[in-house]
Amino acid sequence: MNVLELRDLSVDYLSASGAVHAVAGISLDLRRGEILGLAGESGSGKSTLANAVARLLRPPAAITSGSVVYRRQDGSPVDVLALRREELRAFRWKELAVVFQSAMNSLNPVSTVGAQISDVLRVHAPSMSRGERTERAVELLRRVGISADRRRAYPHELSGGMRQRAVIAIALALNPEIIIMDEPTTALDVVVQRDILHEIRELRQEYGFAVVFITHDLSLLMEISDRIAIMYAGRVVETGTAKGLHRAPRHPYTVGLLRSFPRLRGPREELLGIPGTPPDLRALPEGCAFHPRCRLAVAACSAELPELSGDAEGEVACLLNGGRGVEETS
Ligand SMILES: Nc1ncnc2c1ncn2[C@@H]1O[C@H](COP(=O)(O)OP(=O)(O)OP(=O)(O)O)[C@@H](O)[C@H]1O
Repeated sequence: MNVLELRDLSVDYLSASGAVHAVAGISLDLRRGEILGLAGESGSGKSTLANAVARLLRPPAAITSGSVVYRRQDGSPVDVLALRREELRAFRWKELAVVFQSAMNSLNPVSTVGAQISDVLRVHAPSMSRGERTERAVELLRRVGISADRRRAYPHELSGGMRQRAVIAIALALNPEIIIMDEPTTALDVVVQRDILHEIRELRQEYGFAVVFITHDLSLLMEISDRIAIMYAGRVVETGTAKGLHRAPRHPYTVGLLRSFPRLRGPREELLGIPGTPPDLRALPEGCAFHPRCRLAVAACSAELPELSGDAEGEVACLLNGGRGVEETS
């Protein structure tokens, strides 16, 4: 069952030199309790998509089409884009929480981490007593690997990894159904980063929340995601299970991305990367936006925009690829 359904969602940044089509007609489902990885080069629209879903976009960004539907446990729909201010405040902590890249910036420097969790509970769960709030704060910090005595620590007294854990504890405070994590661990060293991500998987097992996890690092996503959506120039070009994408990527862009990053485990491979640069989002090329960089492109690719199609196992938006591996088509 889905917990979030995006349909034909588009976001533009309006500027004097024309509208930047950062998200261009994305339809995507988030299933209850899954970890969905969102990958794509810098500028492909990952953060814009996440911010649109969380209703955190600010001008000059504007949603120009589409819908975002959140499904409650009983399946009843909530039109996220129509939520009013007060409803949105409740929605953000209780149903959906966001963890951003910089833990330091999302923590209050003059308040202890324990107090910051208690604050969220005081505002959004007013029926809890002070004692219950402290108890819950200690429990949450413990769950993310911070000992009880550290609840009195200020953010600057904690290491980068601990700060990130504290931010995750705050996000978990009201037991949300969805957590959006936008490059939450990139500032951390690789070992700490992986530890935290594996803990998120465990926490997910326990609490049952779904995660949208954003990074440009596909090999990392493969490790922790159940499903992955690959974005290119504001569109989703492929979806699939982490295993499926790893074994048989279908979109030439996915193949390029997979070759662009060193694996976290196993032998190092040459970083082949993808030739060329992403297109100008103010003036996308005709047809498939990836065609100018695609070594497999044929004439039709510059004329026809491929639709994302497939089944529950995976979808791909490529004219050349009706389900076979890209390598087989070359
Ligand atoms: N305030 C803004 N005004 C104009 N264009 C913007 C603005 N913010 C983002 N963009 C553009 O929108 C596009 C998508 O940006 P976005 O940050 O969503 O991509 P991303 O995939 O999350 O990239 P990154 O991995 O670097 O965070 C980019 O081309 C970016 O330049």
